[in-house]
Amino acid sequence: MPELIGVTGGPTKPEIIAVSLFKLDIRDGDVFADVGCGTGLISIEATRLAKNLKIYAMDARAAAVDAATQNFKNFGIENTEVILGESSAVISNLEKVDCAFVGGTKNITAVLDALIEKGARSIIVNAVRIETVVRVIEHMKMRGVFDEAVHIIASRGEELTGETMFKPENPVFIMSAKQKE
Ligand SMILES: C[S@@+](CC[C@H](N)C(=O)[O-])C[C@H]1O[C@@H](n2cnc3c(N)ncnc32)[C@H](O)[C@@H]1O
Repeated sequence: MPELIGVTGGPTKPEIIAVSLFKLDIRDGDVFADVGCGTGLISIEATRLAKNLKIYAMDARAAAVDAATQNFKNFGIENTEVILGESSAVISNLEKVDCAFVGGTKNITAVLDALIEKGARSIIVNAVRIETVVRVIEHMKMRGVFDEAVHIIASRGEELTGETMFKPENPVFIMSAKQKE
């Protein structure tokens, strides 16, 4: 396995990716939007769950776009477009989106609106700030697409004097929206 190039804020922890992608229900041939893609690891893992994806990975930071571009190349991930920009604007320019993972929550209501307008049947949002969580749940409910919210707390085993202690990871909220196909 190649080594993943990191960026500030990424990669998302594997336990959070596992739950998020399970809930996303990604399918063969989907158009997938990785919103606030950071390293691009979410897209890389998504390609292990579904074939023939068309991936649009986007981030407002040039460093993230560079890292994701290089990571896709190193991991042999094809059919990807990595786009620098504000996600709500980037999504508005896409023809359609089947499902989306939102890992960056700036302008989140505009991002959700853009994904809903493009017909996304499944949207997963990760958030760590309670104000964002409330904003996301309220907006999803207002748009009639709210599915569920879960709060994940994981601890990772670490060696301590030859034995194992567990250190807590940051808690993450996972919000899910579903739209009729
Ligand atoms: C927590 S990091 C994502 C980590 C990523 N899932 C990974 O595994 O590497 C959040 C990213 O979202 C980006 N971001 C936040 N809001 C955004 C927006 N509205 N449009 C584009 N990028 C955004 C940030 O620049 C940052 O790189």
